[in-house]
Amino acid sequence: MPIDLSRRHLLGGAALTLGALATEGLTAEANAATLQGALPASVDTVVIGGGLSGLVAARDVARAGRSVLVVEARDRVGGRLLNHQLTSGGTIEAGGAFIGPTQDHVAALAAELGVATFPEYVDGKNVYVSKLLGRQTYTGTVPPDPTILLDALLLLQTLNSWAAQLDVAAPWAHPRAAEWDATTLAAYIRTHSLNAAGITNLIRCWTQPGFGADPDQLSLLFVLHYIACSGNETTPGTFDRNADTAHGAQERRFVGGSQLLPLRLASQLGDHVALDAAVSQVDQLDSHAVVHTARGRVTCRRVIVAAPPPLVLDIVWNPGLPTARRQLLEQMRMGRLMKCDAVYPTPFWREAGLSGMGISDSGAVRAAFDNCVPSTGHGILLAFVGGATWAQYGTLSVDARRQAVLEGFARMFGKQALSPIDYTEHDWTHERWTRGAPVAVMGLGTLSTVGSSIRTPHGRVHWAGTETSTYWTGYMDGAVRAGQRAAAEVLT
Ligand SMILES: Cc1cc2nc3c(=O)[nH]c(=O)nc-3n(C[C@H](O)[C@H](O)[C@H](O)COP(=O)(O)OP(=O)(O)OC[C@H]3O[C@@H](n4cnc5c(N)ncnc54)[C@H](O)[C@@H]3O)c2cc1C
Repeated sequence: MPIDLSRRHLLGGAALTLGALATEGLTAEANAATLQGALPASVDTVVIGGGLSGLVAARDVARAGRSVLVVEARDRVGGRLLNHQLTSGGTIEAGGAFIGPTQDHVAALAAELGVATFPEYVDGKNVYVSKLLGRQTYTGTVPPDPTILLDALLLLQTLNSWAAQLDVAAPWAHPRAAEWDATTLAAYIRTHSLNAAGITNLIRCWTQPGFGADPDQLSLLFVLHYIACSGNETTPGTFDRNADTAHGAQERRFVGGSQLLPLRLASQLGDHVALDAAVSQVDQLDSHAVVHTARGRVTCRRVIVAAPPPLVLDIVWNPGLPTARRQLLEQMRMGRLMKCDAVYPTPFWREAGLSGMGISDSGAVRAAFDNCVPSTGHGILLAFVGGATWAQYGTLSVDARRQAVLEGFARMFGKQALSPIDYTEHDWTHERWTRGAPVAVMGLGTLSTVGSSIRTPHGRVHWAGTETSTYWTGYMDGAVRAGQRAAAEVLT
């Protein structure tokens, strides 16, 4: 039977009255609204995964008058979006947080759901810490390090000009796709730079937070595609838009935290979301599919998969996934990333004329951001600890890592950074249903050989999730776009 989830119903009172509640209240309310009893025997579409992408897909299917059920493995929605309530007050994000220009799809969703944004603090100078040159302040994208400046400018120019040649929907079709996919970003830098070690180390400040990986783990073609995706249909992607704060992907944040988006979507979908319903098997038969979950089986006409790529391989597929699809998933690995936040009585760096943005060529804090929230006067510094830096510091005891992170902040912003009033961290490699962050990355020879299967339906099964998006793949915007595209496939 079709479910009554008209646009009017979806935009009804629940979302509006929930607006003023904090995340914890909203989470409890969203969870309480989800399906509590037995799963329905059959629906039109089952969506596997209640992250942003799956929830958007489900909403679009429901709006078209089709019955839908989101089956989510965790006891919460949001996947890689997770708000964290600081004991010192205020809400920060343990997962995805920033939004920027050309991310129109997530921006439109946020506006519709009544989730406002605020600009990331950018006044003042950024800080660059180098073992050779010590501490310097700067503005712009590239730090003023004469040992890498020329290499950096040439590299960024090359990456931008090659990325501009790619079709974001078919990067494998470029005449040089195989060549670019046969080399890593690190190998390219090694043979095209004066100070290869210096520039490789510097660009880690971008790859470790952005991919949870290092230049030697990333295919050049994959990186070029990621840059090409950092735009929209009318504005080509560029490195700067991906990496920058002002005018870039880190330009704004959500008031109340990004998890408000999935929580409000889940509140609207109500009992069309089932939590604690990990999917273990999908059978496709002539006339229908059967999805096996931890809460029982559901028969459906179509399935949308919105789980992170490596998690899809944990599901038993009858019939099995096509070879290209399986190989693609086997070669897509989640990055290694954690976020560490330290809270101070005030944002003391601002008084010193600093933006709170910093990069370093060593230590636990390779990239730092001002992570203050408007609702408190506290200062909050955020460190991304990813890739090889995660391997070094993510495996230490919490106390040892906390000390290393605070020392990293202190090298950038001064000794006051050593005395926070609160400290918190979240390691995504420990998350059973994500297994790493922020995105699944591709190494050598994947995108050019099996990449073209990324959106190809498998019978009744359609693919969503941010990794399947053509623009802003790996980001919230990509998750929304992919959910919308998969829903449109099912509906047609
Ligand atoms: C630390 C970090 C920082 C980030 N920073 C940013 C940022 O600043 N800006 C930005 O735009 N993006 C950022 N991202 C990326 C962004 O969060 C993701 O692109 C987006 O949230 C992905 O949404 P999704 O729905 O595609 O996948 P997910 O959020 O991963 O959702 C997938 C869902 O599937 C569920 N699932 C998995 N397996 C099964 C199964 N077998 N059965 C049922 N359910 C299953 C999972 O539990 C999960 O809820 C960041 C991510 C992290 C982790």
